[in-house]
Amino acid sequence: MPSPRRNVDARPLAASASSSSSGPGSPAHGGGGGGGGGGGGGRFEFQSLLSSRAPGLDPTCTRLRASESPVHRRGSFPLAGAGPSQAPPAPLPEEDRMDLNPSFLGIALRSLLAIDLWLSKKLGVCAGESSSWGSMRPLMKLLEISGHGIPWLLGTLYCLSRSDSWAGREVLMNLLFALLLDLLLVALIKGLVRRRRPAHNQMDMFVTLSVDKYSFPSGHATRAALVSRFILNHLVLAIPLRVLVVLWAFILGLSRVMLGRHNVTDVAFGFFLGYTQYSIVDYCWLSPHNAPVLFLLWSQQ
Ligand SMILES: CC(C)=CCC/C(C)=C/CC/C(C)=C/CC/C(C)=C/COP(=O)(O)O
Repeated sequence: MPSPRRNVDARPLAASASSSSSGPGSPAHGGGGGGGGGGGGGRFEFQSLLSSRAPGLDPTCTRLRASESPVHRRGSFPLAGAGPSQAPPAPLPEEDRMDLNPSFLGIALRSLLAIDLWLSKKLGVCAGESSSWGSMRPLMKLLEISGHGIPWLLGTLYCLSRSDSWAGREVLMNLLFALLLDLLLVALIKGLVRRRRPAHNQMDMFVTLSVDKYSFPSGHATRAALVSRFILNHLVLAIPLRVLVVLWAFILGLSRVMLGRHNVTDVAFGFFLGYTQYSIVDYCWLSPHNAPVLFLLWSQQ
C-alpha cells in the first residue's frame, strides 16, 4: 500500500478534469480509488492541499468537490461509506501517481530552473547572426577559441618542450595535469547530467567531443576559472595583467550565455568547478620529489 503522505493518487484530479471522456474502465475513472489508497489519511491530505493552494476557497466547497469526484461517488474512499464487501483498491503503479506535495527544495529548484531558462534566453543576444547583438558574434567566437581545450593543451605541451628550467617544467607539468583533469571531470559530469544545450544555440563550435552536445557544466567556464587561478598563483604578473586575467575569465563565461551555448547555471557551476579543480591540483602538486619518474621521462625527451 503506497504511503498516503508522499504520493497522493492523481485520479481525483484527473477524473474531475476528464470525467466526460473517461469510461468506468479507464485509468482516469479509476476502479480502485487510489486517492483513498491511503484510506482517510490520503483524502485528508488531498483536501488540505486544495484549500492551501487556493486561499479564500471555502472549505465546504473543497469538501463538495472531493465528494463530487467520480471516485468518491463510486464509494472508493473508506470514509465515504464503502461497504466491507468491496475489494480494497489496487495500488497504482508509481508512474501513474502524481506528487501533490512537493518538498520546499523541489519548489526552490524548479523556480531556480525557470529563472535560469528565462535569464539565459534574455542574455543570449549573440545566439544567431540575426539576434539583437548578432554583429558581436565573431568576437564572441574568438573568445570561445581563447578558452578552448586544444589551444591550451597544445600551448602547454609546446612550452613544456621549450622549457629549460626545472621550476618551469614543474609548473607546466602541473598545468598539463590540471587541463587533463578538467577535461575528464567535465566529460564525466556532462555524461551523467545530460542537460541539453539551450534551444537557441547553433551547434557550430570548433572541435568538440561527443559529450559536448550537453551543456552542464560549461567546459569553457571551468577552464577559465582553473587556468586564471593557476596563472594568478604561479606567474608573477603586474596588477593590470592580473586584472586582465580575471576579466578574461569573467567575459569568457558571460560570452557562453550570450552565444546561446549555455544557461547561466551551467556557467556558474563551471566557475565553481574550475575553482575547486585548482584546489585539487594544488593539493596533488606534482614535483620531482613525489613524481620523479614523470620528470625524468620528460627530461630525457
Ligand atoms: C594533447 C593531449 C595531451 C591530450 C588530448 C586530450 C583530448 C581528448 C583533447 C580534446 C580537447 C577538446 C576537443 C576539448 C573540447 C573543448 C570544448 C569544445 C568544450 C566545450 O565547452 P563548453 O563551454 O561548450 O562546455
